[in-house]
Amino acid sequence: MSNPSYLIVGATLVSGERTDLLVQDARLTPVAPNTSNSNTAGAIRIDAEGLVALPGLVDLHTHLREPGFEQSETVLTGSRAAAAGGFTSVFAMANTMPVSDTAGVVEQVMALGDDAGFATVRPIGAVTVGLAGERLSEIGAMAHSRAQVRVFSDDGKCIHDSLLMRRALEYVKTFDGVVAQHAQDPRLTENAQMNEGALSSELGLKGWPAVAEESIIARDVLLAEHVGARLHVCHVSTAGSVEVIRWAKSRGIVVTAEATPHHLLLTEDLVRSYDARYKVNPPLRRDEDVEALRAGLADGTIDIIATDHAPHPTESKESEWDAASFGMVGLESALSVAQTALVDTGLLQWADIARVLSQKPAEIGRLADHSHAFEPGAPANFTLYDPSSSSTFDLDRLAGKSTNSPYLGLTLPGRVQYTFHHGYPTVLGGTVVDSTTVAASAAAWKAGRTHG
Ligand SMILES: NC(=O)N[C@@H](CC(=O)O)C(=O)O
Ligand SMILES: [Zn+2]
Ligand SMILES: [Zn+2]
Repeated sequence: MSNPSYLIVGATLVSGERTDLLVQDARLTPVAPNTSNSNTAGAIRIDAEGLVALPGLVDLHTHLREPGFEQSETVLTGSRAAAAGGFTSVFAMANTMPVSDTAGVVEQVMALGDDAGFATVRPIGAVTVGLAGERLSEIGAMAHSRAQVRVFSDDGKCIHDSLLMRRALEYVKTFDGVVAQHAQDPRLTENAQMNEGALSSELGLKGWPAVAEESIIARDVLLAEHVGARLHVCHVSTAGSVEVIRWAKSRGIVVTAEATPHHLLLTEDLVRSYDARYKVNPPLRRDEDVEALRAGLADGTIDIIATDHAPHPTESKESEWDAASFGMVGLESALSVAQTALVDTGLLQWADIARVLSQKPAEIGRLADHSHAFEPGAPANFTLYDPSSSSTFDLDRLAGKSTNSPYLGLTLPGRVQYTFHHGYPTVLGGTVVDSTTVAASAAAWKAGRTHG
């Protein structure tokens, strides 16, 4: 059984050009508007008037929580949240239980993603055994497993030991992998609760100083230069970090960096509410930092936007600030936040959004079979987004298991109307397709790929 064909009518590409798109056998073909032929005849028609066609978004930094923390998220619910946000690929962070530090666990995560079918799930491997920061994990075994891991990270924890960081960079270099660092000096941030500054003193919360991030990034870019390996910096949050990365790039160091939607929009002032939905690692910073991150994205110092989607159960967010967990969900809101922070402010165009949320993250993660161009025969992974609408971001926009979104109740622009993964819909008319249907479509796609 193969999946049905679709004819998307009147979509607008990021270039501003209008086109129809024929989706057939998991591939897409742009067709000139109003040309019907024998191929388009049996296709299901979708009216895409006013919708921007973006290549399937790629998130280099997602916490799917499975195995081990299924009360917060599973591979299925997290990839469903991804689809709701216009994503067709996600890289799953390794801080699961057991930790994704062996070939067995990464292959399990990948297989769960394949079966669910909402998005391509590429596991990230832990750099150190159990994220303990003491000895290197089976990096080679994960790289050469069926999951073909290319991104390695101890995210949640910083690889603090300089020698281990050096060895990790040397190791991933042998297969063109990358180390994604969570830059946080542990000694400078013991018990830290929010950005360090006047506000943390006023609120009586222990501060997380900018230098704790910047000093690790400075060390790591020098190590990356020394080794000649690829370094990626997770969730850059301070103006000083942008400066360090700009300097490193000007020196020819091969470093890439991400900013999260929340660090591009929100500031530490929200902590005044003591609402733990705003508690995140690294913490929300100052206006100047938000400005510097936006400018860094605009000039290419920051390469990509990555969500750091970090689901947590309600209990762990309803406790008092000090006891609450760090992290916020971000997949479903990413495009709307990017629009409000970057497009509506005139800093980025839709073509730039396609670059920072699809092309570049796919390149950094060495995602196979990815195309960000709408060219004949490209894999049919794309999303159709309505930038002209504006609405209250409420619970029905969330498609994952957890509701720790900082945007609930805010008015945000835009809405994902359709997402296609491997040529079948995961979001149709603004509604996420049910899991059983998506799993069946994924199975049909897989069968077509093996036999067709
Ligand atoms: N960002 C967070 O605040 N939390 C992440 C870990 C991380 O990304 O460092 C989590 O796993 O919950
Ligand atoms: Zn992190
Ligand atoms: Zn993270």
